[in-house]
Amino acid sequence: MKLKPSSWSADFRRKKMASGQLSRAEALARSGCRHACHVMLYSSTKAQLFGRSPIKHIILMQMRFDGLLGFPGGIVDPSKETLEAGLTRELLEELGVAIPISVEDHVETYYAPASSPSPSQLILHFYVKKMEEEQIMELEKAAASTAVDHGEEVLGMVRVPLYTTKGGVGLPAFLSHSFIGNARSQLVQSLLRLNLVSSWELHKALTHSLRIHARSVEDLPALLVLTEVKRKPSRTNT
Ligand SMILES: O=c1[nH]cnc2c1ncn2[C@H]1C[C@H](O)[C@@H](COP(=O)(O)OP(=O)(O)O)O1
Repeated sequence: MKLKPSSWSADFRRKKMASGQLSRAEALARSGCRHACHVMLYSSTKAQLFGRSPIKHIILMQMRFDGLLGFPGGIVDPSKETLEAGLTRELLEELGVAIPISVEDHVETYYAPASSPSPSQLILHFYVKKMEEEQIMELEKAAASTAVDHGEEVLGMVRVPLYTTKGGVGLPAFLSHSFIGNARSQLVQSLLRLNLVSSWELHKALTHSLRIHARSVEDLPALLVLTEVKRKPSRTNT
């Protein structure tokens, strides 16, 4: 069936809604929602791993207080500040530098997955900003020295390895970790959109990350047994 132009846009809107995606303006018009803004800061680099393998790009993520990987950012109240001003404020807290973020850096807005434990719907806004390598290095220093959230909400900044080593780790191992919300999908989609890693390499890395993940949890049942044994004597002591 051929759709009329008016029904194309209706069809496009329906598909976007089904994927949980909405425009920045649509999101701001929704009442009773909470908003969170996060940003992928990145730069290109000429640095080489072990002096021979090009690293190509530096992408910053963080190890959060909850042990999950995510992008810097946080909750913003649009009735008090713009989304971008709120994101800049969050960056000052987490990275120690108020990096200016503009509407042009906005990439996508989604409804958070329904499983998020919250009474009000959370809307996630994602931004991407390219910087100079020197600026990224300054940020890493500030994040570990002057940022107020360091050691508490943020345990540390991490760089994303975009290469796969001969042993099959690097990006595949990074992708096998646990991420907050849809941060892993934000990362993978940004790598594709910005052409930082080819779709072929990403496909291989994701396939391998599934195997790494399965292997990395193999020791958990044995560790569980170990802690059960350790727990028993203290129970009998009380
Ligand atoms: O990197 C992220 N990508 C997508 N969603 C994210 C990311 N980090 C957090 N979130 C979601 C899940 C969180 O509950 C909310 C709030 O983010 P957070 O950074 O924890 O906000 P505050 O520091 O508490 O302001 O967004």
